[in-house]
Amino acid sequence: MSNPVYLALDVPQLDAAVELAQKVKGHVGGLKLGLEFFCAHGAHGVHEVAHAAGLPIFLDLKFHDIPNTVAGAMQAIHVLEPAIVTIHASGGRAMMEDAKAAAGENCKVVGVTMLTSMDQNDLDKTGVTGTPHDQVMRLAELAEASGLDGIVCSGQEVGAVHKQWKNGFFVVPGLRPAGSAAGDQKRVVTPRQARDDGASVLVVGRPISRAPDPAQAAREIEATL
Ligand SMILES: O=c1ccn([C@@H]2O[C@H](COP(=O)(O)O)[C@@H](O)[C@H]2O)c(=O)[nH]1
Repeated sequence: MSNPVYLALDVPQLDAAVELAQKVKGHVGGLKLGLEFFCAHGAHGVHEVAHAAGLPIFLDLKFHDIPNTVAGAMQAIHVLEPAIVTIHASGGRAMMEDAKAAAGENCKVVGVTMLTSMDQNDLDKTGVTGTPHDQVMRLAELAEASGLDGIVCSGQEVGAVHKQWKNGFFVVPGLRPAGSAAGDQKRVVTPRQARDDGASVLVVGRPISRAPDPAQAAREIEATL
């Protein structure tokens, strides 16, 4: 089985990102490039990292706009050949359908449900009713009906979603090895728990990128799986 861990390369400098990608090569299954990286380095930066590491690239750009705009953005990133791209499931059915239709042939499109940095209190303040579990299940159902490949959710919900959507592709961030600092993440589980509950991709950032020896930290996480 291939390594399900994707390292989130949330570092501001391109040379630091390339160096980190090369360090963890062979110890993670892919690399996730998000808003911080893409806003700083754009398509050029994605090419540099992809070339340096030779690993699948997950573009976590979390598109959220009207259907026509999101479809155009999806087309614009074909050239980067991402393995996975995120959009916000709360953008609605038409947006998700058009995004999937515009995505590259080998690109999985997954819908972000409820950010792992939010808890019940944060959800209440957005005016959405119900629990985080309710919100994730609601948006997972909509994402599946819209033809997406899967969703992004926390490890606290992935088991329930997996029961409803058997062949879905589930990306789980907010992962912390036992004893590591949660930081801004609020719905946290261990990589092992998320994997056991049905996660397809385990997104890990700071526990690897900020470790004194990132390759060792990645190996230690893989050993727990
Ligand atoms: O709900 C979400 C969606 C995306 N993320 C992203 O995952 C990583 C997590 O990084 P850590 O350092 O391991 O906390 C980061 O790039 C987020 O943008 C998420 O955390 N939660």
